[in-house]
Amino acid sequence: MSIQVIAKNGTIVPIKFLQFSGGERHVQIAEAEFNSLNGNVTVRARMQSSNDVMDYVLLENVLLDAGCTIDLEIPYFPYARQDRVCATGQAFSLNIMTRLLNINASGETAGLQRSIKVWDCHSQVTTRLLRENTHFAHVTNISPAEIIQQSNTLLSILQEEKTVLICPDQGAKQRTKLIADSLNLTDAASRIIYCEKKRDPATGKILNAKVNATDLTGYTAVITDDICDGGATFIGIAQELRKLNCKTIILYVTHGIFSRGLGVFSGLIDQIFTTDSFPQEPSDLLNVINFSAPFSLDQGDQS
Ligand SMILES: O=P(O)(O)OC[C@H]1O[C@H](OP(=O)(O)OP(=O)(O)O)[C@H](O)[C@@H]1O
Repeated sequence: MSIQVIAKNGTIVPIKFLQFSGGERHVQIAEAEFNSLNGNVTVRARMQSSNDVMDYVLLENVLLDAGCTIDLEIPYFPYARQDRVCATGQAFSLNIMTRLLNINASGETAGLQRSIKVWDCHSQVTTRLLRENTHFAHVTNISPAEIIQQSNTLLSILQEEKTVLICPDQGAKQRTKLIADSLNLTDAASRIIYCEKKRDPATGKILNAKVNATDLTGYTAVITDDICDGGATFIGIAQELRKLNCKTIILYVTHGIFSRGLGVFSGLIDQIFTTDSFPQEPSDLLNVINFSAPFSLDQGDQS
């Protein structure tokens, strides 16, 4: 299920989501369950489609009607990548998405939206717009450093002497620095290698990827970023890292969309670490950090 509601007593509230033949979404909580709802509920919403977004706003309407206060967690925040109008004729999608999350907040219900938590959102525009456009009293972004702390395997790779951190593009600079600082290494700053990436905003195609290093013989390179979509960013960088003679190439992304599958990385990337913000198929290449615990049915760190 994409959306889970956890009641005050820790039980999962059964909810029916369905679609009418005209295409409309519909949410139903059984009367007895509805009547027993009170106090605070935690909602974890994995939003991977417009249906999920619609389901959430319908569900929120029901929960607020029951007088519940809401702590909402949206691991992958949809539309966060469209944090500006990238090219003429495109929408400011993130602005619209955050405003949609305020659609139920009027009068008394406005005070019932207690907190919203997202994981490693694409840029600070997400948290800024959530603060500006919604009534959620607390807005939190879980940092990738906090997530990485949950994987002992990745942590020990990152702390090895001959490991470098690869910052894939301008947008990832602050994120990479934060991860490096969290490792408590004396030479944190010198462990980061910066890349230059150019993407055509109209087509989304990567035009070039350049790694600012000359020789990485014997080194393990860990590329860190928020999202892997088709993987073009990381394929381009991994090809350059291979030319620089890297021993091992590892990719950490908080959100593994992997829209072109994992096969595209074969022979280029040795291991991938990601979270359970998207459902993942088991693969030898992949280590899933189950950051959703304790609410997910999967337990612990598989890496
Ligand atoms: O797997 P891929 O298809 O290569 O996509 C992944 C990249 O896309 C996102 O950045 P994006 O280029 O959208 O953002 P930016 O232009 O704001 O840096 C993300 O931060 C990754 O760097």
